[in-house]
Amino acid sequence: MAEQLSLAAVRGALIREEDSIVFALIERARRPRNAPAYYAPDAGTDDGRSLAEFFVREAEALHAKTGHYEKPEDVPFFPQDLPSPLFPIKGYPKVLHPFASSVSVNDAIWKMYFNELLPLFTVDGDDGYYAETVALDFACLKALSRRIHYGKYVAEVKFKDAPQDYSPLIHAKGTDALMNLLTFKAVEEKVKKRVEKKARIFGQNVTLEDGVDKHEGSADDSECKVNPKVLSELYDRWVMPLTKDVEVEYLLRRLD
Ligand SMILES: O=C(O)C(=O)C[C@]1(C(=O)O)C=C[C@@H](O)C=C1
Repeated sequence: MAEQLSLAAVRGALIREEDSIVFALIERARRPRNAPAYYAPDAGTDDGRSLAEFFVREAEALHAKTGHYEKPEDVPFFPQDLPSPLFPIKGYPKVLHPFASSVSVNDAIWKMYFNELLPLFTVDGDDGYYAETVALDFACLKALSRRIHYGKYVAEVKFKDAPQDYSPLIHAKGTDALMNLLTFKAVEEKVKKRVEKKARIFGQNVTLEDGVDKHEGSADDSECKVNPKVLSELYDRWVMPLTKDVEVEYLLRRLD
């Protein structure tokens, strides 16, 4: 993201992220809930962290060494003490306010994912594949976080397109007024319909048997790998509201 910053381009990037989120959820849904991966163990890691937390911390440290988390949309869940990149990294055009890098709603994403979302799209059960499970969780968390933190770019474009509308609200710290100004209900309805449709298309079983194939998008919801309604609910209740929180948080500091 960055070069040609326009609302259409940023919305295009958000649409592409939907694919990553739908696929990540479909992959995680292959495994049952596997609750022991989320308990703080009595033994094991010495600081009482669950396997899931341990995995994300270690994975983020590795990713940081390879140069990840340099861009404002890539936000670590555990930013404390992340190692520096070990290889040369290419700079990227800085189109956002420098404050952008410190805007993070990852704590809310973490709680939402483990407490609310997981039970909606995984079946109860324990197959013992904990290591695979937490790697799949990490993929889901990363895709959700990146999509939501793209809100920084959305906010920048909206500000640049209408500074005369945004500036007085920013000066007045009008959080609710900013939220109203940046909200487009009609766009949100389309987003929800599209992610539901993607879950229906990406999550159907594809066969080559005559007469068995359904036209794309027409699979029954019960046959889909993730219930398509879960995707529209995820976006309605969490992804879009958190994206808007990112937008507001960014805008409040835009004129500093
Ligand atoms: O497309 C926008 O204008 C956005 O701000 C993004 C988004 C979203 O999260 O998808 C959030 C708020 C708007 O009401 C519509 C959509």
